[in-house]
Amino acid sequence: MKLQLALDLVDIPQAIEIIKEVEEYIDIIELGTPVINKEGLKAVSEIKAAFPNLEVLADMKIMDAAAYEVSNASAAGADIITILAQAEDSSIKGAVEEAKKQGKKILVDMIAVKDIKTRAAELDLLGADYICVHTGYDLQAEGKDSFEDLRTIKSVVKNARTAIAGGIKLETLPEVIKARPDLIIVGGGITSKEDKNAEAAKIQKLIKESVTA
Ligand SMILES: O=C(CO)[C@H](O)[C@H](O)COP(=O)(O)O
Repeated sequence: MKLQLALDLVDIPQAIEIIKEVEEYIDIIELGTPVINKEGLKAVSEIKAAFPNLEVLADMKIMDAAAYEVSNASAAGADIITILAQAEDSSIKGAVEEAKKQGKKILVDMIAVKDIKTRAAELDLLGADYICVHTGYDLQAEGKDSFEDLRTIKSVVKNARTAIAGGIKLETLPEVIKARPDLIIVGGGITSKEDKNAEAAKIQKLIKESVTA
C-alpha cells in the first residue's frame, strides 16, 4: 500500500517546500491538475529533477488526444499519468499503449462515473495500471466520499492496482485501509496541517502497520 501526496493549490516553489517537509514518508508526489494548468509541464520536470528518488504523478485528467498528452507528460519526467475514466475506450487504449512504450504507468480516474462497477471492469480489460475512485472537491463539499466505491471496484478489478482519492485524512484512514487499496492519495489531509511532517508520519505509520498486520 503506497502513499501519494497530492499537491493542488500551490506553485512550484511552494510544492518543493511541502515535499521537503514530508518526503521521507511518501512514495509518490502528485502534481495536481490545478498546478499543471497554472505552471505547465515544467512543474513535472522541475519537481522530478528536485526529487529524483520519488515517483511523480502528473494529474493531467486527459480526455482526448491521449497518446500525445501521455507522450508530453512522459517527456517532462512523469512516472504515472492520469486519464479520465469517461474518456473513449480508444483514448484509454492510446494512453495505455503510449505509456507502455515510454515505460510509464496510467492511472484512470473514476471521478463522475455513475456505473462504477461496469466501467472499472472495462478499464481493467483495457490495461489500466491503476483504477482510482475519486470524490472531487465539489462533491466533498457536499459530504460525499468514495469508500463504498473502493469496495465496489475491488470486487471486479483483477489486473489493475486500485487507488482512492478525495478528502482522505488521518481520521478516515482506518476505513480506507480496511478496503485494502494499493494506493492511498492524500492532499489536504496533509497540506492543510501546520505540522505536515508529523501528519505524514502518522499516516505512513498507520499504512505500514496495516501492511504487516
Ligand atoms: O485530484 C484532486 C482533485 O481533483 C486531488 O488531488 C485529490 O482529490 C486529492 O486531494 P484531497 O485529498 O485534498 O481531496
